[in-house]
Amino acid sequence: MIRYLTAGESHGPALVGIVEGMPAGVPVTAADLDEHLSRRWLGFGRGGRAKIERDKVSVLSGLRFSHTMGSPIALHLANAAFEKDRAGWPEVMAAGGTGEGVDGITMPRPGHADLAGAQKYGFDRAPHGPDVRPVIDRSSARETAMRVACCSVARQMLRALGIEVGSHVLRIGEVGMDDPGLWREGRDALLASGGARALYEAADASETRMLDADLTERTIAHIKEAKAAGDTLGGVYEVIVTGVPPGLGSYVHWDRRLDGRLAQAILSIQAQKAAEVGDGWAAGRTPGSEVHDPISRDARGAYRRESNHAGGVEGGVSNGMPIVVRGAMKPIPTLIRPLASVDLETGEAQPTRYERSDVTSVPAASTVAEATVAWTIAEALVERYGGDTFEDLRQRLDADRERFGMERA
Ligand SMILES: Cc1cc2nc3c(=O)[nH]c(=O)nc-3n(C[C@H](O)[C@H](O)[C@H](O)COP(=O)(O)O)c2cc1C
Ligand SMILES: C=C(O[C@@H]1CC(C(=O)O)=C[C@@H](OP(=O)(O)O)[C@H]1O)C(=O)O
Repeated sequence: MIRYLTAGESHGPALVGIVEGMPAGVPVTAADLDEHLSRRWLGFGRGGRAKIERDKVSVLSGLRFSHTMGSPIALHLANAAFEKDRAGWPEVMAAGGTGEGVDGITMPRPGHADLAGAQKYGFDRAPHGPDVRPVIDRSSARETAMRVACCSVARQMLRALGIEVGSHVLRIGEVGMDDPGLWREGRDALLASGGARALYEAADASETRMLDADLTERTIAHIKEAKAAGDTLGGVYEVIVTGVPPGLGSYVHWDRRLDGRLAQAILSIQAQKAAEVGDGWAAGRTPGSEVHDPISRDARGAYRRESNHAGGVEGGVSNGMPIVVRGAMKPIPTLIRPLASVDLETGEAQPTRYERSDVTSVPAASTVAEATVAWTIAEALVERYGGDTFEDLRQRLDADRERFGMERA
């Protein structure tokens, strides 16, 4: 079993993470994790925080000579905002003291965790409130930085086994594509040339992580318009995993189904409100003859599919085709244009106040989703092939690949 935990507040001193259960001998360096941390800052539409943070992870334990040792991997990521930012004044987020003289934030934002979180943990009333700051600080997607770092350890293991994860953005607000027929050919050409790594590298070249230059331009204009109107935007993206062998996950219990676990990987990320595997929602309005992927056998006796409407999962089990998962993100809840709310201090109706915020974070969310999907695949892989050492795991996977007529890593 592999698992990870993160801790840390957005405007506190740092984020920390522990990754546990990785086999010994996986090649990984801090620079590998930093690559994905800097990709998480990609994308037009991010706010002022992007100018402050320069995420570089410190590895405190668990690696030796650029390989895992089987022991817990402890990671540390400083929040530059703690020192450099109004919101992150050390005295505001101090672990000790009484908090006397620190103003509370008492206007909950609709769509953020502020009110529900304050009600849950009692920050809507004395003695610890009203002040939604503790909710803001832990519910914030700042946490996804450490999540990306932790999941990228697993992602490096997948890479060493020839399994790549990539993503691209399909829609931001009103600009985008809904019919997979519009991007399938371009995407599949990239996957054929260099797996899902080629897909994410191509997407990274666009300011909105889209594969189409014209769409990128129109989307940037749309984001600018939304910003000028004091509004925010959500969107849709697609995550693909290539090189996955058949047999990950299972149909025997609800919680072992790979498709259910992939949906959780998406919905576990802040502001993600829908996930679909393969054709997803479209499968609900299409006849079976056009949805199910016919089975054939090639000259080597390996089973093949000409189409992949299933998104690489049948019966909760990977079937050897690329895994395809899409996620939908809601618009950012902090808007320049005020929304109706109620002051927790006075009980009076008040419009929300704006500080600083992203206009859209869909490109960033797509890179976080790569990370969480990578983790889910790695978890299912370790379940199937086990092993305390990377080499044992690799040999067992290669034996399966041989059996299924797949290329070895
Ligand atoms: C990468 C990323 C960046 C985000 N940036 C902001 C932001 O700048 N301002 C904001 O209000 N919400 C932002 N969010 C969304 C909130 O974190 C999210 O809406 C909030 O935690 C409430 O959770 P929920 O939307 O899942 O209900 C961001 C989310 C992600 C994934
Ligand atoms: C810090 C990050 O994203 C933050 C997520 C976030 C939220 O409410 O989720 C709010 C913003 O934080 P701040 O209020 O400090 O500007 C984003 O910048 C990050 O992605 O590393």
